[in-house]
Amino acid sequence: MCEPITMLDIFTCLLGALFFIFIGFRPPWQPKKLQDFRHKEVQDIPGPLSLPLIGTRWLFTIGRYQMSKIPEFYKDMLRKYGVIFKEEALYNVPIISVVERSDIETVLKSTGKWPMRLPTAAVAKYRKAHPERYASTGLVNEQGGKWHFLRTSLTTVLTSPKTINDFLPQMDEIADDWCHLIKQRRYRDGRIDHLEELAGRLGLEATCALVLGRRMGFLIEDHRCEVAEKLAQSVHDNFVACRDTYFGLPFWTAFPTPNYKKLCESERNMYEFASELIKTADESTKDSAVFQSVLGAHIDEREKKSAIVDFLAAGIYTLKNSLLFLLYQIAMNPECQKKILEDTTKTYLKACSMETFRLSPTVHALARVTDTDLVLSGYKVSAGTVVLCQSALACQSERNFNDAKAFKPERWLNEEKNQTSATAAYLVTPFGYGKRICPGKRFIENALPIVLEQMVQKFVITTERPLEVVFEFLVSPKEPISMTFKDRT
Ligand code: HEM
Repeated sequence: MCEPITMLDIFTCLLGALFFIFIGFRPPWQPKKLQDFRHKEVQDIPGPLSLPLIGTRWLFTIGRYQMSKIPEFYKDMLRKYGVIFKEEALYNVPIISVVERSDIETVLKSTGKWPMRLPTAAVAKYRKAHPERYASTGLVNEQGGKWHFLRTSLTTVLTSPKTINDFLPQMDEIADDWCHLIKQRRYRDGRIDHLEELAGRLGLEATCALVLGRRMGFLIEDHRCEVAEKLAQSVHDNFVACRDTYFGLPFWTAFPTPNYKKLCESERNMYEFASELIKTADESTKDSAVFQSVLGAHIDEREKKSAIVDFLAAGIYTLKNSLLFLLYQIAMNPECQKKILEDTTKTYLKACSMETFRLSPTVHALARVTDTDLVLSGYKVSAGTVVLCQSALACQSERNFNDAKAFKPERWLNEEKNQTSATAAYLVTPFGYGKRICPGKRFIENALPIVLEQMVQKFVITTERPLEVVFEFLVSPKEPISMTFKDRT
């Protein structure tokens, strides 16, 4: 005969169950959602409707979002879903976006020995299919030990303070030539209608001077260098094709879609036009620290040329965009021009540049593949998950910066400086963060203030049109850009 169930039996069963829950035991039949009672899982992170196989990529093709307005899409996601949200890429691979400062800090701090940034898959596919040119997918796309090897072999000289300090006198000359070009090109009233064209020429001249070690003459008024123009155009096309293959429907993985063909063409052109420029190397090129360090590296010969191509491609367009954003902020804030002129320490110049990077970074989010299990805004995110640190959104939040949408270089100075720098450490990261940080950072951080100083000394800069932006894998100012440069008397 069975004994009746007593209260003690029930109590013992409950205690047993609690013990198993406490140690994290999970029976196979338990639904996944109940697996972890403390934290919700990646699948619970809110986000737009995801379809089988293609995930949320339909949003940019048949949905209501345009690829040229991706930053707007992320703003919308923040409004709808809050500080953590999820998209899904091909095969429903989740991509988590975080906007909370503490989450961004957690992600950027925990990326391990060899931080992983998701490669641009279409570029990787193209390069793997062309072993005659590429020994790997390149520094920007490689991961793990291979990336580390390329990084240490190729960027030590580019990132060294000596290289950049030695380059500064040349940068001064380049800035002077650019001002001269502006004088020649402006209308009588000082207006320039296509400033983007001139900024592109500066991006080319400065990047080539640093990487190839010689002046190319792109800032001479009537000088036309077809190869350089084509290189700049193919760099632009390459960024746009990366955007379209990345955010569009992923048919290119199965067959060569028009977007994939465009990407292949731009990769081919970039390689060929950059090779043309390298071929014309003269004595001064041989003196270039950056060029020589790449040539002398103990790596596969193919890696050398593709590294030079990648350096040129990475610098030309980013520099152009950042310069245009900076000049726009300065044009909109005439009192900043006065302060630049009054400040003999040059700290105000740098503050203007930092404040522009905070408000208008050309790279709006930093991507990382997590190295360890993390908890982000209460969700358990396991190692190997792709996370986008939405730094541009975080920088525009009042939770992080007072009067966040205003251009206030002063926040980087005086008594506000410490507070701003502490908040900015993981948020104002226009060049990325940690071991994978942009190797061009030191060059750009020094070059931009030099150009700005000369511009403000020579011109009163104004603009009437508000600047719109367009997403071309990088956030770029929408063209044409018109500004007025009147002589400062
Ligand atoms: C305003 C100009 C520039 C901006 C805003 C910029 C921004 C960035 C960002 C955000 C990254 C990703 C870093 C990360 O994931 O942590 C990056 C990577 C990179 N940048 Fe730049 N960059 C600029 C100029 C340059 C220049 C001038 C060069 C070369 C001469 C360059 C070469 C590279 C390379 C090779 C990488 C890949 C690094 C790696 O994965 O190890 N960049 N850049």
